[in-house]
Amino acid sequence: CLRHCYNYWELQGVRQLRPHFLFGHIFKLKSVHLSELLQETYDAFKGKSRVAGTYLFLRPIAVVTDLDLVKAILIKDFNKFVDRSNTPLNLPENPLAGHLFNLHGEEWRALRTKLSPTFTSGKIKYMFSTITGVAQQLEETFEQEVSEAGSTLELHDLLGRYTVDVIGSCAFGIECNSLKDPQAQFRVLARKLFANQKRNVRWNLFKVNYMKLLLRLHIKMRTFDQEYTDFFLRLVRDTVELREREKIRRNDFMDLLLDLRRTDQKMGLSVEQLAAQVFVFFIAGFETSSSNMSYALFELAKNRSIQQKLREEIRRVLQVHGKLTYEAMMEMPYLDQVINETLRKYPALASLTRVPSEDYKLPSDEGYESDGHIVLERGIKVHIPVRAIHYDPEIYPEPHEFRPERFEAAACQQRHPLAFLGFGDGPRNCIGLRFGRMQVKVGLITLLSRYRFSLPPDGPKELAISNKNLLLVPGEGVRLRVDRLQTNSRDECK
Ligand code: HEM
Repeated sequence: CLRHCYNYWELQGVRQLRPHFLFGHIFKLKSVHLSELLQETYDAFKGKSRVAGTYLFLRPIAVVTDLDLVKAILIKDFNKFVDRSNTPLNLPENPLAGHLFNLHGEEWRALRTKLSPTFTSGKIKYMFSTITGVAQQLEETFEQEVSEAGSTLELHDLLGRYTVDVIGSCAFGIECNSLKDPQAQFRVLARKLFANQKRNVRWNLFKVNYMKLLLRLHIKMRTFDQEYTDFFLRLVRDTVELREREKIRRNDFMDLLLDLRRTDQKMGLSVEQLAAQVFVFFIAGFETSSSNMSYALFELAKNRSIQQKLREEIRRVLQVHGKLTYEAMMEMPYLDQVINETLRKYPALASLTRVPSEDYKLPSDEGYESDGHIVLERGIKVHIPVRAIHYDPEIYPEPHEFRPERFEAAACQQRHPLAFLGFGDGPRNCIGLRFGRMQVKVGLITLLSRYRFSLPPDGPKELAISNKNLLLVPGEGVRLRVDRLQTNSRDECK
C-alpha cells in the first residue's frame, strides 16, 4: 500500500525524489526546515521538468520549478488556484480560523474585495503617526538598554515587542505597552502562540494535511487554545461596544472594519468574523515584520558599508524634511532595496501553496515538450518553493551575498517578474504589504539614525534556520552589539 502511495507521481508521469518508506519526506524535518526539503526537489529537477513530485507523510505534493508556471498559477490562471489549502476550517470549534488567509473560494473572494480598500496607501497613511508614536517608545527603550560604552542586545525579542505594540494599536486601538513591560498580556500571548507552534512542527503539518480525516474520526481539533479564542473574542466585543457607545474614532483597522459592517448590511460581519480578521492581522503582522527587521539589522551589522550607505540616505532625507514624515519615508529607495534583499534571503513564508479547484493541464511550453502531458489533479497541494527560487544562482548570482543593488529598478527589469516572492503575488498576495513595510521602515529609520550595529566577537556569522517553526524566523534570536552615534557622526569602524 505504501509503495502504491509513493508511486503517485510516477504514475502521473511526474519525476519524483525517492521518499522515506513511512513518512514521505517529512521524516527529515527533525533536522531540516520544510523549505530545505522543497529546495532539494527544486535543485534536482529545475530545468528538466516544470513540476516535480514529493511527499509529506503519505500525501503527494507538487513542487513548481519554473517561473512561467509560477506566473500561470499565481496570476494568469488564478481562477483555478484560488485556495491555499483544502483543510476544512471547522469554524464552530475554531471561530478565529475564519480569516482571510484561510478562507476558501467565494467566501475568500467576497471578503478580500471588501477588505482591500482598508489597505490602500491612503488609509494606511492615517496610521503613520500611531506607528511613529510606538517607534518613539522603541527609541526610549534603546536609550535605557544601550550603555554609553555600547551594549550587546538580543534584538528579535525587542523588535517583537515593537511590532506587537504597533499591531495592537492599529488593529485593536489599545496600548499594549509591551516595550515598557515585557510581561504585558499581548506580548505574553503572542509569545505563547508561537511557542506552541515551536513544540509541534510535525504535528502542525500533520493537522493541516489530515484535518479532514481527524474530523471524520471525531477527534476534536482546535487550531488555537481556548484561551486565545476567548481573549480575542472578548477584546473585540468590548472594543466594538465602547466605540459604538462613545462614538470613538481612531482611523485604525478596527474602525475600518466597523465602517464595513455599518455600510454593508449584506456583509454583516459578526463579532466572530471581526475577531478572526483582527486576529489574522495580529498573527500575520507582528512576527513577519519583527523577523524582517531583525534579519535586516543582522545583515547590516555584517555589511558595515551597506549600513553606512543606508544611514547616509536616512539622514539626508530627514534633514531635508526636518523630521520623519510619511513623505520622507517614501523618499528612501535604498531602504526599500535593503528590505527586499532581506526578504529575498529570509522570506517569511519559505513556500507559497495553492490548490487547483479542477484538474489543471500544464500550459504548452516549447522549452518543456516532455512535460506537456502533466495534469495537476484537483485538490493536490502545489508548493511554490520561494526560498529555493530566491537562492537560485542563475537568478541571483552568489545568492548568499547580501546585495541591495539587486533591487535597483534596472536590475529588477532584467529578471523574471516572479523571481521575487517575499509578499507572494497575484490576487492572493499579502494584503498587509504596505502596512508591513511601513512599520519595518519606521523602526529601521528610528534605530539606524541613532545607533550603529555590529556583530559581537563571540556571535555567529550566519543565522541558523529554525526547523521548529513553519514561518522562517531567527529561532535563536539575533544578538548584536549596539553603539550610540553622535548626531551626524559617520559610522567609522572602531
Ligand atoms: C514584512 C511583513 C510581511 C510579510 C513578509 C508578509 C508576507 C506574506 C506572504 C508571503 C503572504 C502569502 C501571499 C501569497 O500566498 O501569495 C501573506 C499573506 C497575507 N498577509 Fe502578509 N506579510 C507581512 C505583513 C503583513 C501584515 C502587517 C498584515 C496585516 C496587517 C498581513 C496580512 C496578511 C494576510 C491577511 C494575508 C492573506 C491574504 C489573502 O489570503 O488574501 N501581512 N503575507
